Amino acid sequence: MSGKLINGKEIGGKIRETIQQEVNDLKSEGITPGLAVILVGDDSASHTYVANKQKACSELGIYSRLIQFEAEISEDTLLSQIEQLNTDSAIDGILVQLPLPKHINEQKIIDAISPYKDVDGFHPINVGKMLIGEPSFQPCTPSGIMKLLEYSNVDVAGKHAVVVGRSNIVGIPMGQLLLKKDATVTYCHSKTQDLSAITKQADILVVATGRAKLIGKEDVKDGAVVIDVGMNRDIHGKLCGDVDFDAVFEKVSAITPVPGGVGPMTITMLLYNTLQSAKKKSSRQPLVK
Ligand SMILES: NC(=O)C1=CN([C@@H]2O[C@H](COP(=O)(O)OP(=O)(O)OC[C@H]3O[C@@H](n4cnc5c(N)ncnc54)[C@H](OP(=O)(O)O)[C@@H]3O)[C@@H](O)[C@H]2O)C=CC1
Ligand SMILES: Nc1nc(=O)c2c([nH]1)NC[C@@H]1CN(c3ccc(C(=O)N[C@@H](CCC(=O)O)C(=O)O)cc3)C=[N+]21
Ligand SMILES: [Mg+2]
Repeated sequence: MSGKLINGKEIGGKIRETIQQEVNDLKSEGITPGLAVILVGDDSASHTYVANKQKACSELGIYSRLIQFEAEISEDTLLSQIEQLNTDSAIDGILVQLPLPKHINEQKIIDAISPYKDVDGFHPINVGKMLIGEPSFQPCTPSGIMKLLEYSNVDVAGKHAVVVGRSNIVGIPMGQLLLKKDATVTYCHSKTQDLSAITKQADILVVATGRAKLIGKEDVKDGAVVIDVGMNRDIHGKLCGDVDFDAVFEKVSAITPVPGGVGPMTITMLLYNTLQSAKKKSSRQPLVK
């Protein structure tokens, strides 16, 4: 490992170079990978993330189409838009930026996305395939974290991995990917009693709660590897994670910063999944890695 800081921008950049090469190869065969991003409403964080995704696509020559709707859009309109994209041959990946407004049933929307174009890996078919170890689109944040661990030479097998958070998009699949790599996995969540007693046992600690500085120095073991998924704004409007970075830095063996840690990897894996989908354009078979 080169230093304590796990640099997601740098590792993501290396992976993007190999994706770039493959995009170029595909394009010389006349195939341009395409991503459609649906953005509903005017949440400013969502706009930032979506802008980052668009920029990353354009840097690699991946076609991207941003489809924006007002927050008041009906579920039916959204569903018919997705139907259109499912059969649009210019589009290999469909991403509906979450969260959606309260009047829209998120699961119903996710279920409507073709599993062959579900580059987020959120469709029940892909979730199920991931759980039983069949090829599928893997969710970008957890698979990006697995890449961070791999590139940082962190051995996962046999280690105690503690995942704080159990959302469908981060916590749950994170634990499953770690389990597949032979970690011993513990999930924690808001009902966990004595969180600190458990996080202190972690060799690898992944925190995805959306609670700024939830994890402090007293909550981590000496030499632990800490992955901070949180994206929060502090009182000054500055981005910060779920981990008190400055407080734990001395104690850990490796840690991701916010920004520049997990976030860029999420986008890298989205590009990766879109490329994989484009490669299968003719047959539209779901696949993985
Ligand atoms: N960098 C990136 O690429 C990404 C970053 N994020 C960020 O990661 C964070 C988590 O996202 P997401 O999973 O979607 O969030 P959710 O709000 O869907 O889930 C949060 C999880 O954290 C748990 N939790 C909340 N408070 C506590 C607490 N005090 N102690 C222990 N567990 C707690 C909740 O428990 P319970 O289930 O009991 O409610 C829940 O399981 C957010 O800051 C989000 O912005 C998300 C996706 C990608
Ligand atoms: N369908 C769907 N798929 C998602 O993948 C998805 C989503 N909905 N909803 C919201 C979360 C959050 N998410 C992030 C992506 C990139 C950064 C990112 O680029 N972060 C930069 C900084 C960003 C900034 O400057 O604000 C970094 O950490 O360095 C962060 C968060 C994807 N999500
Ligand atoms: Mg504390």
